[in-house]
Amino acid sequence: MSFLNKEICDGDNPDLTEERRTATFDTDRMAQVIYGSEKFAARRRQITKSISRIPALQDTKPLAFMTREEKITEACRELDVLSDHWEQLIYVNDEEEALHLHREVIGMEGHPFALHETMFIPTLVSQASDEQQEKWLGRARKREIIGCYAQTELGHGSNLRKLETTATYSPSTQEFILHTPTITALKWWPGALGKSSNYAIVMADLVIKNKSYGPHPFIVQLRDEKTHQPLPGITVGDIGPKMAFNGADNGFLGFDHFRIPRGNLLMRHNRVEPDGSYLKPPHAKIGYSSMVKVRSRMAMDQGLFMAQALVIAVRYSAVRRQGFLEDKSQEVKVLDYQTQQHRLFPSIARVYAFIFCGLETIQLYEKLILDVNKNGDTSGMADLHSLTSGLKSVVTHFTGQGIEQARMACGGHGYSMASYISEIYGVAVAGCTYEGENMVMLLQCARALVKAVELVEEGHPEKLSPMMAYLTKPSVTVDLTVGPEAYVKIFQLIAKKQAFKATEQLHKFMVAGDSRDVAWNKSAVELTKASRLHTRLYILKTFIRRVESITDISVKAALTDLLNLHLNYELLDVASYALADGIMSSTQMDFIKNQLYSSLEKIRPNAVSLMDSFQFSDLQLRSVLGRRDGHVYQNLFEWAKSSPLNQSEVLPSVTQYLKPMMEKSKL
Ligand SMILES: CC/C=C\C/C=C\C/C=C\C/C=C\C/C=C\C/C=C\C=C\C(=O)SCCNC(=O)CCNC(=O)[C@H](O)C(C)(C)COP(=O)(O)OP(=O)(O)OC[C@H]1O[C@@H](n2cnc3c(N)ncnc32)[C@H](O)[C@@H]1OP(=O)(O)O
Ligand SMILES: Cc1cc2nc3c(=O)[nH]c(=O)nc-3n(C[C@H](O)[C@H](O)[C@H](O)COP(=O)(O)OP(=O)(O)OC[C@H]3O[C@@H](n4cnc5c(N)ncnc54)[C@H](O)[C@@H]3O)c2cc1C
Repeated sequence: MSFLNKEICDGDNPDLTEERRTATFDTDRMAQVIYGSEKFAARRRQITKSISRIPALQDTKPLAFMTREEKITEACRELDVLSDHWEQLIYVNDEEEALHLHREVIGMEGHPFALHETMFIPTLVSQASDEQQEKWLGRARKREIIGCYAQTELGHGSNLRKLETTATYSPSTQEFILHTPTITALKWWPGALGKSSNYAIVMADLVIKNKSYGPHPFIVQLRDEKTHQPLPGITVGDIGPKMAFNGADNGFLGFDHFRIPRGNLLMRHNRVEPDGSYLKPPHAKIGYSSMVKVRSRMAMDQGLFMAQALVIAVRYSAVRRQGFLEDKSQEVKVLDYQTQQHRLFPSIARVYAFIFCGLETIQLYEKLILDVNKNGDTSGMADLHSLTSGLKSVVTHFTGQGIEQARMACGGHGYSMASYISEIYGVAVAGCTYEGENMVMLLQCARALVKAVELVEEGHPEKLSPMMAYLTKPSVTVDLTVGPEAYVKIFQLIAKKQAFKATEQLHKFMVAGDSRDVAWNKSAVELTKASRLHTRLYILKTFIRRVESITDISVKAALTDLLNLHLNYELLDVASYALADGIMSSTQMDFIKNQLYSSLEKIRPNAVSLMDSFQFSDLQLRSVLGRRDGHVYQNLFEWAKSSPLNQSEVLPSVTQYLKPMMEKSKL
């Protein structure tokens, strides 16, 4: 019997039904807040319903029992089925709907179009000229070609200025010659590069008349469109299994003096003329915009990863009974333990906080691209870069922590792949590395912070961007009982103090004779702390802004409880800074703790519905433990029975080795 078979259960687990009955708000209304609009929340449900009517998308073998090859083949089969139903399932070219469709049907372990949608097409949109878009964008959108984003090399990832792959211009033939001069110059890691893509955006050092102009994006055909064989001069393949993402063929790529036409340098913002003269872009880092796009999405995407783990852990905790409280006649739901609530609820609050932040940063990126493409206005780039650099680092770090706590909250069953939490963890923590290693990105955020502190110190506070304005706030005594704004004030003081301290340390080393780079490195830990506080302050403020804007009274009340938990938890988490600097007293600390514990109690009746509101289908969750029906034990038993090891009673390993060994021992 399939583990997805509904008939093994007669209705939902009564414990979960009871939880759903006690909720104080409507989950459809909450979904509107989570997904940013009534329209998109409704579309998601509609798409989920349409998917459930397509039999070829339902009866999948559990991913945990598949090899890598099977996972890749299965993802491609699903893509094929989807492409037959694409226009009936979603609005064509709607990026959010396409993402939802892929997340639900194919899941998170990767697929050939993941980078095509998230980086290849966006790079064409932001970097290709109108003429180039005419040539490639339509074909990419129709999926006539599959593309990826090939930037990282075996020996170079974080430091883009040292990429070794060269694109040398030949004026006589009007071609660029792509070359991989050493083994460390091999492209290494790009998703979907190894076996699936036939095109790539390749980031290579542009060289004209022996002068290097730094990394630039080129569109490069890698494989023959008919045979899918690599073109002569190209070496390409899969880099092997990874901690997770094993449905993706992350790849390597080398060029042997491989020639591409001049028109393959993406030329929306810069140009190489036939004679080799170079027209520079309006902003030096405009070629990095696809990374900024993905980073701007990461608060949302990571929030959704953590949400999946928490749906599983919270539902399971409402079904799992262990030990007793007052009533000794029945074991208690583990969700009633304060420790379990403390383990899970702050992460629920972070999920909501990250998602609200993500909704904002996605819009900020869209606005930036409009400004750049329509008006050539690059003035928003620096702020968005520093914001998204800090944000991607903070959200990925806390998402990893939250998912791991969710796993432990499920006890032994959390450790089974039936929970799927280990896979979610593996996928989510890749985000600490991709799109910029977290420490490297925190230090990018710190550059902006230090500059802002220097402006204040030089007497130019009026030049600060609104995000940095708190750096001018004077120290005040704060009464925490007045509400969220008081928490913001304390957080601002803590973040401001750390930004000034880190900058002071940097300056001190420089005054003592260190170069800025050396002084920077000696202050780096303090600088990253400043970046984290700055970013957490931003997240906190977005959460408050979003909750204030909600009109549905019951949804607002439930989210206010969550916001209060977040405020108290965050402040407690950074209390050591506040105590050290005398910003907070120990009496205030006790107040915060008590508020925190009382928030846990308030959230308890809504916990399951706060997670149900994400409206993940069982297909998307891929978790035996977290299914909506809550029939955990029956489902686990069915899943275990479907293990390949259980398809025969006596395994070859027994007949071949164990049995003869035992026989020998009898002699
Ligand atoms: C993708 C997933 C999304 C959605 C998923 C949805 C569903 C999931 C389902 C399936 C998913 C399946 C698969 C996806 C799987 C995996 C992940 C996918 C993709 C991953 C892709 C990648 O990782 S691509 C490679 C990313 N690489 C990096 O990020 C490299 C990091 N390094 C850099 O960015 C740069 O080297 C640097 C910024 C660190 C430094 O650059 P450099 O040129 O050296 O500049 P500096 O000298 O340090 O700074 C000079 C000034 O320039 C400013 N600056 C730098 N960058 C920018 C920028 N982008 N914009 C604006 N300004 C910038 C910098 O701040 C300095 O300014 P100053 O004023 O201080 O001088
Ligand atoms: C799942 C996954 C998917 C990926 N997909 C793609 C893709 O599609 N396309 C693509 O081009 N790439 C991709 N990558 C590569 C990814 O972008 C890089 O791995 C990432 O940018 C980090 O670079 P690195 O591996 O060189 O790390 P390194 O820079 O070597 O980092 C190693 C350590 O050095 C530290 N470090 C490095 N520089 C500094 C510094 N200046 N200051 C302080 N500390 C520093 C880091 O903090 C880290 O602790 C992917 C990676 C993964 C894991």
